[in-house]
Amino acid sequence: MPSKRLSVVVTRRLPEVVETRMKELFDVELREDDTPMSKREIVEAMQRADVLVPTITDTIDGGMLGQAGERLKLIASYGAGVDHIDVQTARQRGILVSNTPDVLTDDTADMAIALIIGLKRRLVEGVRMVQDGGWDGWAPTGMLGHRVAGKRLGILGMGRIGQAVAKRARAFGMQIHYHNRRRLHRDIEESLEATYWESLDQMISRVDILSVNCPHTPATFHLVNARRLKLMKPTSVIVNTSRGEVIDEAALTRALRAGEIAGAALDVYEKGQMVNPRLADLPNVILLPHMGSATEEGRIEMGEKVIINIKTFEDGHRPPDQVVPSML
Ligand SMILES: NC(=O)c1ccc[n+]([C@@H]2O[C@H](COP(=O)([O-])OP(=O)(O)OC[C@H]3O[C@@H](n4cnc5c(N)ncnc54)[C@H](O)[C@@H]3O)[C@@H](O)[C@H]2O)c1
Ligand SMILES: O=C(O)[C@H](O)CO
Repeated sequence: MPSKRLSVVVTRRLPEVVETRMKELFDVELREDDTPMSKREIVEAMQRADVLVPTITDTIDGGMLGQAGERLKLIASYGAGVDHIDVQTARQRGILVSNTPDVLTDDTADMAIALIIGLKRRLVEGVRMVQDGGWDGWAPTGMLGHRVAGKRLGILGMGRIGQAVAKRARAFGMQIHYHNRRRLHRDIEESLEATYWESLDQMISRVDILSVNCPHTPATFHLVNARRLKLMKPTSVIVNTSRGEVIDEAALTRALRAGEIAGAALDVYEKGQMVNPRLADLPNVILLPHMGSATEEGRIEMGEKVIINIKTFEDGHRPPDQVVPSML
């Protein structure tokens, strides 16, 4: 008699090849349209499934986990960040949580570099000028930006993506500085020629570009706040491809409008897709719709990771990308 297959509920549409493979392997319930599930729908899914596959926009708080069914054993999230899940409560209730790191590292780091160069070389301003018919032709002093080579890049959160940003930035001639919860192993530090700053205040006041690459946790919430923004050089810029909550967005908006810093490029925002209109109308700002990991290859590989996590769990082992509270 064939063994009973795991029942899996997926909250959003995933790449077709991933959904097809899931249908072959599991007793899977796929979403028909691509609207996010309501809180109630997610709770109901957690009452009938062995495994829930949410994405990074599905909040799963302690109250919702308290209503999960006895059979829910794994939340195999599609995405690297896990700040939408109350991992501590899940653990207390014996529910494992996994994510999909590594496969989106290169894509997200590429986007951070694109944003750094885009800001320093005024790429989006230039595109807008041509599109709006405002370009009068080449001029010796027209559209001057700043060279990235030789600039000091400060990386806040030197994990997978932070290190991938550092490697790329080295190739563009930037000098690497970083602040991280833990200092890197000396070999890695040397290979990146990276300078470690135990004090974020000290690093932030010296760099020309700040790249935010740490996760959103209670400890990183508003790590870049009004006080720290005032420490930054007026010529410096900020790029955020991690989570909006790491930066106090209202303070950033004020700092940009007051000329305390020279620019910002954001892929992520404090309130999801609710982009502050006072940010959106600034010329020295690039705003993207959370697309750091948005490549066809990456999104398929993220799905493959979800499948591996579920399959490994089904085979009686811990999912390779299990997230535990001590990692956060
Ligand atoms: N924009 C996107 O599309 C996109 C794509 C992938 C990941 N992300 C975000 O990027 C984050 C980082 O991803 P990763 O794969 O590099 O994670 P990672 O765990 O490999 O690296 C995170 C680093 O941040 C450090 N850190 C944690 N708390 C800190 C603190 N309080 N102060 C200083 N450093 C701290 C950790 O020590 C670690 O080195 C994810 O959590 C996710 O939120 C965004
Ligand atoms: O955390 C993540 O995975 C990104 O924000 C989206 O891929």
